[in-house]
Amino acid sequence: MGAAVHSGNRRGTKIVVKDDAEEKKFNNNTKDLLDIMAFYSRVSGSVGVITLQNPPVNALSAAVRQGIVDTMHRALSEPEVKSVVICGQNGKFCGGADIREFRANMRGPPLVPMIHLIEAAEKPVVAAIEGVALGGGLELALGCHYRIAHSKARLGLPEVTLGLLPGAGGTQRLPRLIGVPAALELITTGRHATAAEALQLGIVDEVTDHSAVDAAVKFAQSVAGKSLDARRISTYPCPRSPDLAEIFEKAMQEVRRSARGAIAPVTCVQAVHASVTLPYAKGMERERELFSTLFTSGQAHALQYYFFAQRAVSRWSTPSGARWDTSKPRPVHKAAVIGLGTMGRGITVSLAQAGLSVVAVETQEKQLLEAKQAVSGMLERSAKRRGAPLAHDKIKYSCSIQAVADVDLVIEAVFEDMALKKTIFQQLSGICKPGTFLCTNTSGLDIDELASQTQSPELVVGMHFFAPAHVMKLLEVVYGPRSSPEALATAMEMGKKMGKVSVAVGNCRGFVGNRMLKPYLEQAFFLLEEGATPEQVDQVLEEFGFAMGVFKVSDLSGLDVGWKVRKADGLVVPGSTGKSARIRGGSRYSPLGDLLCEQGRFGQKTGRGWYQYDKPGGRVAKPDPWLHGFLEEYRARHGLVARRIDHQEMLERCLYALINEGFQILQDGIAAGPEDIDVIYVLGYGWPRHRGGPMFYAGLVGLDKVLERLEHYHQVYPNVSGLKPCSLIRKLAASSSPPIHRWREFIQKPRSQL
Ligand SMILES: CCCCCC/C=C/CC(=O)SCCNC(=O)CCNC(=O)[C@H](O)C(C)(C)COP(=O)(O)OP(=O)(O)OC[C@H]1O[C@@H](n2cnc3c(N)ncnc32)[C@H](O)[C@@H]1OP(=O)(O)O
Repeated sequence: MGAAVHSGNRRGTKIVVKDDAEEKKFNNNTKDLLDIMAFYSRVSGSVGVITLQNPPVNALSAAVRQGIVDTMHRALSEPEVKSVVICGQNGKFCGGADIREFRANMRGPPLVPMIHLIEAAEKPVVAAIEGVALGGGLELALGCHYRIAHSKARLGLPEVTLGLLPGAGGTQRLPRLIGVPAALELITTGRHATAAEALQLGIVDEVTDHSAVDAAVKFAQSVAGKSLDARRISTYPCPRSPDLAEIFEKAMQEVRRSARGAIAPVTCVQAVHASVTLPYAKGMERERELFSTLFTSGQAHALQYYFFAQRAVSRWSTPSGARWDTSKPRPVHKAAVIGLGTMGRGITVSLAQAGLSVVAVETQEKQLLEAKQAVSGMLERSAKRRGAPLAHDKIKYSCSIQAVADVDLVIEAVFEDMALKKTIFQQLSGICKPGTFLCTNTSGLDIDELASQTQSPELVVGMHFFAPAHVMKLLEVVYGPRSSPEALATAMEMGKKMGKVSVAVGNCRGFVGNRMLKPYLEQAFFLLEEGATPEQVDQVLEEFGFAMGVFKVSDLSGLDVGWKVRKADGLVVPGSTGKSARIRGGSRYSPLGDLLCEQGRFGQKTGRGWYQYDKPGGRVAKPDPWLHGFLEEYRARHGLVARRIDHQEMLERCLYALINEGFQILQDGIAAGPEDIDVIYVLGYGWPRHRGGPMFYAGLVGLDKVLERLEHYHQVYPNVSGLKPCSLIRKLAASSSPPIHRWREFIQKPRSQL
């Protein structure tokens, strides 16, 4: 590197021309570095290098944008500089606009003119893309005249996942560069492309396995002085082809089908359409217009909240003060799965794919063989889909529970039967080497009761997977009152290794997800009693954005699952008549689910449930006249008069009962914060992401409004405890409904022994 001159300014920019020795001295001066957002250096005398510096992902904050503008002017004004390279520190080009700034007053130079400044430059500007170039980061790179990427880099325009569109020229430049179909696909899905794909599509000019910055500097030297006329993407003609109308129509149909009410994907298609119908400058105006509509929408707010919520849940804490940053996970190399039904098989696949050695145990030879075949098939399909190596050899199958003696962690995944699980935990406690973590995949049974069967209750935690376990991203990690912080930290870390989003929750019936499901389901049943059909309730929930309505989900997961639990709880009273048939423990109870099970209607698997299917195992739900007749007869038998229930009431009763339970869970300290609940509902229960999660949604609707409706419904149905507003929502509403990030301040800390 060349000779050094340091100079700085007060706006978050450091402009430096330096040599290697000086660089070392300079880098040691961390205080000096703190306010540097774009670092300027000159390499080999003639290449100006601008390095974005905003850890962890070099997001384009106001200071970074200011830094880029300042350093670009500097590079353009220095006669010795013949070309420019833009890169990011720590091997990351740029993660896009700083999402945290979206909810604050936007300051600093706007992105669009900044990118225009780069594109209009008379000296070639080369983007050196390492790590990621996402969102505004890729838009910045598209403003450069050349792009060199490292082979491991990922590029994309994920704005749609934040409820936005690429608003810094992405919707106008990308189609001009790579054509409409490819641009539409990338922009409407927000997916990341690999460097190899980006090269194939024409997004980047070169891919290197070595330093992209070194390659870019070399490249910049080679193009110095060359004409840039053909390198400014905004000057490329509007993309044209005879089938464009059809392409847009198909794209619009596809996003409408899959978006489930999300507006950003639809708006993205409209913005790309402008690149075809309008000249660049007008297209940019249209992009800005559409961007502004999205930017202020509740959906964008919800999706951006969710982005941070999903990251916040890894910073777990428990009521007793155990925390993610003070609890160390123990390494796990070998794990075991007990019980190879649907859940056990999925868990085995997840563990093997995470690189662990797995002992998979099933009691009967026949079931073991069946499971082995199923797991092999799942591994093969998954390896093909992910382009990853097969993980067959990671798994050892055994009919003997003794085979788990030397593993570091066991996940029990047998039937939801407390007696059976207790026996297994007693056995495991005697068989496993000291220190083995004993985990259960129960979806709601008492972790503490299981822990009490073992000699080391501190090693017991719940790992509640969601079906299909090798696909679903959510893992509820359940700590009992005696689980050690180390056990919790290890299970959380294991989830991460398996590619899951792990959420730590306290021990209670149903934990967070299934506990909230109960009052929601209950309302759905009551609505049927009062005159609704399963189709009407499901339609309302699907219009809200759920992937499936509650009755379709019930048919899919099997009505018998809940029936068994209710039977174990003594709630099912076959043949009961009169008033008592619909009351349990003084509260309203609907036996509808039990009555269907008594008829052998278990849902999809039996071809009949709340809907009918063309055969057992059929997937397409059709309204069932038998069910409608059954409901009429049921209402008549119980003296219930069917009424027309409007959409609003159906939605409010189902959702607000669920939300109310969420507040109760916060109040009880079972979830540490609303983010935990929201992530569980989005990832595990099909809650529409663009509505942020149930707790965020409650805040968006207004806590006073939710409270008022709960009070109203509880007045109408005083014997439905799920509708009685819990004290936390009352407290929050009485405190002028603080924003969601302040709710924790209003939760009284419950005591825990953990
Ligand atoms: C009128 C015209 C106006 C024009 C406006 C132009 C608009 C442009 C829109 C955008 O650019 S929107 C942003 C687009 N970018 C993204 O969506 C990328 C988001 N980030 C990621 O996908 C990932 O973070 C990553 C970059 C792939 C890195 O993943 P990794 O797993 O390595 O780390 P994380 O845990 O996800 O993140 C680490 C840390 O960084 C925070 N963070 C990440 N990206 C951003 C960002 N763009 N802005 C602010 N903060 C970001 C993340 O939140 C983590 O911190 P936390 O404290 O743990 O939450």
